[in-house]
Amino acid sequence: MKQVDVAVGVVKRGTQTYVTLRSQDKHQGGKWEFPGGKKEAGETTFDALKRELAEEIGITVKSSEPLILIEHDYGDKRVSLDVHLVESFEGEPYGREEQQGKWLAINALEPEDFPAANATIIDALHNQ
Ligand SMILES: Nc1nc2c([nH]c(=O)n2[C@@H]2O[C@H](COP(=O)(O)OP(=O)(O)OP(=O)(O)O)[C@@H](O)[C@H]2O)c(=O)[nH]1
Ligand SMILES: [Mg+2]
Repeated sequence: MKQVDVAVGVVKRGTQTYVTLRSQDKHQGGKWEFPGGKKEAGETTFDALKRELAEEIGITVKSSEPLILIEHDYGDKRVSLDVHLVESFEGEPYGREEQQGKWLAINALEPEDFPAANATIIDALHNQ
């Protein structure tokens, strides 16, 4: 089965986080997500996070801290999500690939709006 290593960024400002809508044609399309993407060969999670958040939401990540590592099996695909908190960044996030994006209150995140693996991320954020 397909197995992918993914760097995921919870971009945080105060009590809010920036989420984007996955396009319909992608794996888990139509769900909201934290920006991020697949690690390339030889990349650290931080390298991948910097590259993906620049590509997807146009920000420059200055530093990040690990939040949680999640292994999830979707049946058609297995993902390993290395989730980092990003509180230090430059620029104002926007959907640079034409995708919708918005700031949401962390305490109002609804797991059912996100891919199944994200329930654990949302729990971790609520228990911080
Ligand atoms: N970015 C991101 N991916 C997630 C989250 N939760 C989750 O299960 N995933 C899964 O992680 C996998 C890889 O993420 P991705 O599709 O963003 O990777 P990418 O940006 O490199 O995609 P691309 O190859 O379509 O450009 C997908 O199968 C996606 O469903 C999340 O919160 N954010
Ligand atoms: Mg992505």
